[in-house]
Amino acid sequence: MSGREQQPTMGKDVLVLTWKYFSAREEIARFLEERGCRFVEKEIRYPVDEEQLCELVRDVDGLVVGLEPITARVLAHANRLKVISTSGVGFDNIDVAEATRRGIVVANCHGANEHSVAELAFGLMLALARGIHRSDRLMREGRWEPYFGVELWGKTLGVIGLGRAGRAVALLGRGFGMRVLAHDIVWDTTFANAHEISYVPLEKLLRESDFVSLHVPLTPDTRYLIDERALSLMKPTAFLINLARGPVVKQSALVEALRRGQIAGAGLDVFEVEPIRDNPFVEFENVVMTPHLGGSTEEARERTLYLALTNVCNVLNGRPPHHQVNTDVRIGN
Ligand SMILES: NC(=O)C1=CN([C@@H]2O[C@H](COP(=O)(O)OP(=O)(O)OC[C@H]3O[C@@H](n4cnc5c(N)ncnc54)[C@H](O)[C@@H]3O)[C@@H](O)[C@H]2O)C=CC1
Ligand SMILES: O=CC(=O)O
Repeated sequence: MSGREQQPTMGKDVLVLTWKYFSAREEIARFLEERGCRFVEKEIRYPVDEEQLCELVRDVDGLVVGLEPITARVLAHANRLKVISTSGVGFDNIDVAEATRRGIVVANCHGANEHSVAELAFGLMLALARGIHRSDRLMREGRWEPYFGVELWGKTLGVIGLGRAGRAVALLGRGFGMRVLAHDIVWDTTFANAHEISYVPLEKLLRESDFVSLHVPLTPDTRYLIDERALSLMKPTAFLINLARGPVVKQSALVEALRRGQIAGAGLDVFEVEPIRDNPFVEFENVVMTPHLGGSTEEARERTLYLALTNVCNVLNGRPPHHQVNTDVRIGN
């Protein structure tokens, strides 16, 4: 995005940081205008660091963010900010406590991308189970070599975090003929009973699952949920799938577990530091990686674009957003 016209500094100015919406700038401007808001054009250099964010958030009323770090320091520079919306579900990049202290509403796009996430989770599971990624690479080298994989049918799928994405994964698992175990801090027994899904303690899930799929938010409780001990409980034939957030898995412990053959492989969409540098997983044939693509489909992009802009416009017009994270902040102050 190139910096050009200077926008008026008063009024309901909305800055959209999310790179995935660049091609929709005209549509965004129209959507905002119809709701009494203005699309602010500022020069943005990616990846956006804290320093640049401190400048970018000045004199804006609404903000749509991707994974940019909205820290206490950034919020201290946000002299007019009333609402921040994520362009996805996770909001671990935002200092919600500080936003709340400052009376800034934080909203997200809950329910907009779980099917995209679930389908990619199965993409990674199937690639690992059948060696699709290896075979593709070998054939590009002119080699024709059989690979004996395993079926998903009849296997046990362990879903950690049976929220929107976790449920979508669980339902696909049932469709593949899998036994599904779940672990969550909140139980929805009506859903679980209706689909023959069993809630179990984390330890049992890790011991019994052939595929462990992570769908928890990143919180102090879930940081390093999968560490050396958790990995040691998994079967040597089991695969770990992470489409939640990188730090839910202790990366060094996973690398060590893969080196020792403690688990059969991993499907990773998210990493402790993104973009990943000096990627330690390239040495493993039994790891399939994608660059944080869980919610990256045309359909999810459309839904999140609409919901993120609705979140911001609603709050700036004194109405509740699609989904408010810090419900203790009153709207319309
Ligand atoms: N890879 C990607 O592109 C994407 C990643 N995500 C990540 O996936 C996470 C989950 O997304 P949704 O399912 O849509 O959110 P959700 O809020 O519907 O589900 C999260 C579930 O995790 C459970 N949970 C929270 N803390 C827990 C804990 N300590 N132990 C066990 N369960 C716990 C909650 O009770 C809830 O059922 C997001 O927070 C985000 O970080 C979401 C969308 C796309
Ligand atoms: O990572 C994406 C999200 O929606 O959260």
